[in-house]
Amino acid sequence: QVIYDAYFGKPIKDDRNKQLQSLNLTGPCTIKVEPCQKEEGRRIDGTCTNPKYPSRGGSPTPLLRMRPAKFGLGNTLRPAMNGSELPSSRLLRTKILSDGFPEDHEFNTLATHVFVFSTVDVADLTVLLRYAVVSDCCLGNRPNRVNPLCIPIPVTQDDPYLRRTGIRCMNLTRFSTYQEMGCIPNSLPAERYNLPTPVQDLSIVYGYSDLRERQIRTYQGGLLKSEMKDGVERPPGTSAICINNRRPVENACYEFGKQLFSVTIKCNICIYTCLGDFYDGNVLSGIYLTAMWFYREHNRLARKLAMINPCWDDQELFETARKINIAQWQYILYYELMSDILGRKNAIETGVLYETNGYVNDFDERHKPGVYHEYLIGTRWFHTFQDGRTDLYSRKGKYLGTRTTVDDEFRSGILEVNNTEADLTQGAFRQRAAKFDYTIEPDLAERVLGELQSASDLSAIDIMRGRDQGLPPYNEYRKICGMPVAHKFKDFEDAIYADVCFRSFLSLLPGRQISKKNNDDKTNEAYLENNEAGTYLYPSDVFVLQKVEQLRRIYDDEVDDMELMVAIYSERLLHGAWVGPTLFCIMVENLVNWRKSDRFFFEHGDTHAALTLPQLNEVRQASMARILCDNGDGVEKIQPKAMLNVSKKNKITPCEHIPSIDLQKWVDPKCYEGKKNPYLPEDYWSTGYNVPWSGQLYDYKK
Ligand code: HEM
Repeated sequence: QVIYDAYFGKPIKDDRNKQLQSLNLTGPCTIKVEPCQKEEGRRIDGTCTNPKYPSRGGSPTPLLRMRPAKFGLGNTLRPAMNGSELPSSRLLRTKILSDGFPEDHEFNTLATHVFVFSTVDVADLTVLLRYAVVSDCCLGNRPNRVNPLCIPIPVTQDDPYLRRTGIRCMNLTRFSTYQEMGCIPNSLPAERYNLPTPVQDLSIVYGYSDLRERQIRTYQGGLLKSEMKDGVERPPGTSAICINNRRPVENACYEFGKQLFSVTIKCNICIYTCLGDFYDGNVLSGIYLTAMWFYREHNRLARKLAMINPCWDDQELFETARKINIAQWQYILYYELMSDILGRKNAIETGVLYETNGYVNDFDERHKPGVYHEYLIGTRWFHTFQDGRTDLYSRKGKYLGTRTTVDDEFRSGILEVNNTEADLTQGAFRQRAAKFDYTIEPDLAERVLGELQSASDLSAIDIMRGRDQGLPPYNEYRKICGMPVAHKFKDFEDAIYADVCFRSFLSLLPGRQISKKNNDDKTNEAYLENNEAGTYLYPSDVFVLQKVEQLRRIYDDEVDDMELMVAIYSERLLHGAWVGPTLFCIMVENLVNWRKSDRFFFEHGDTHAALTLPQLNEVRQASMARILCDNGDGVEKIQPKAMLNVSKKNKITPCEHIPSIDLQKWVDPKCYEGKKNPYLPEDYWSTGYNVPWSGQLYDYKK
């Protein structure tokens, strides 16, 4: 076993080890790594994801950066170029995004559930517990400038929504850092301390430590612990984190994989870290539904594999079920969700996706496993895509009612009451998502922490987080993303709407069609496709009137003060994609890195743990529709493209017609020596099913 320094990613030297030991910091600041083996599969704790950087991919791994960090003195938030504080993020938010409810014509709520689940797989939201419940960052309704952990958001007197309330400050605290844990000095740039494994490996389901693995496994038949109630399987409901459960009616709170973080750390500065990270699966309804489906899917796979391969022991069943589950999760994330969000053609051109029925051997040991700071900030853009309401539907598609999303935070106890899980599941694929646009749902914009805070604005927080994580100005990202560096605000107009008055005005004129000639962007195309010309005024259009000019005024004409997140919330959508050019560039960088840095990525064929080619092509049959058919409470029918709205081309179909993975490709001949195997196809031995990769198959390289 080698002890690695968690921050530096190098084996730890004796003197450093002694120093950490004397301060009782070995737990939070180091990662113990068993030597990486050629023959092994993906470890629960994420180590050896890339043997060149054995500790990277473990917990905790520092986030990656596309550009060096920029902080103020002593790691305070970056000041404006003139030395003052950057403008209020609430003021910025209210100038670039308006509150509103437009619905998306393409995606439904399930897409938002799956997306947010993918986020929580790689990032913990422990930071929430620091300010969401109690905080002193707005003492006396004024920003607390004394406590260095506080980064409150000032609210101006003329705030369009809060002016009547008297609220002039919103609570917010900084992320916890390696510095705060005592691992590195403050002379290094502040680095966020992030607990989950930073690759897409379903750590919400399986956890990311051996300790948690031991807690959640039954060690029989490869199964995870579960309980059956009214014929529905769920993880044990004994977690304590569901502070919003309305007891005694709503009692369950699920023991998903994320571990109880129990190392000894400096509890005087952070109770929340001592409490642990076991709650992530219970944070939001989208997360706890999706976690439930993939948790059940593990057990479904393990049971089927046990039937197919009766000689397999618990370990083999567990590992194989986990491998298939993660493989299909990665497939769904890349080939179903990201393909639609980035545009399939765009994603293929940039190496995110491949069109092949062979392996894609693009593992490159030079790539460090990790998630980019810019990705975790930038993909907050999808908060515009999130509806503030979650609808309940019956199995027959009858609308039954609506729940308020923010009031269901930390409240997975709702699932077992009044058939709510089944009704929310139906709602997930029947309810439209909110539109990708410049509006944000009022609940997310004004009260994202529900009853826990009197006012909280998610997009304003998103902008603050860019500062908290030390992101440099937007201009630096324009440069690396192939856009010209701006010298004056007007130069931003190549990516951000300058003045949309013309467009809105035209749409008001009865019978007028907006000219196709002038519509070079997706939003306008969507207008033409989805709205009858002349009947619909898109609320944000009026609002974003002269957006660049608004920004110029707020930033005092200083182009290098303009922030990445503000730009991402303002940029025009890229052709064929649902993100602007800068976020596209960031997402591509991150998604490509995830596949290149992870030797176990499902499409790689050059490791011992790789899927066989027939198995890989089975995984390519996976879909969210199938996951819901197999694991959704009461799902018997669904549209094949489950994350897209029901339409003529995407009709609700009985589950029997939704393709599924044929597990016969996992039949193990050793269970059938000398016996007839009911699962083996007739041509099993002649066609070479189940033959591991020999290095001779199609090796797809760009
Ligand atoms: C499309 C769905 C969503 C996506 C893709 C998404 C994405 C993200 C991302 C990337 C983060 C940053 C995570 C981190 O750095 O640790 C985040 C944070 C957060 N999100 Fe979302 N989110 C979604 C839906 C929601 C919903 C429905 C809510 C609440 C009702 C919500 C509330 C929050 C909160 C409170 C934070 C943390 C704020 C902070 O930094 O203090 N998100 N989200």
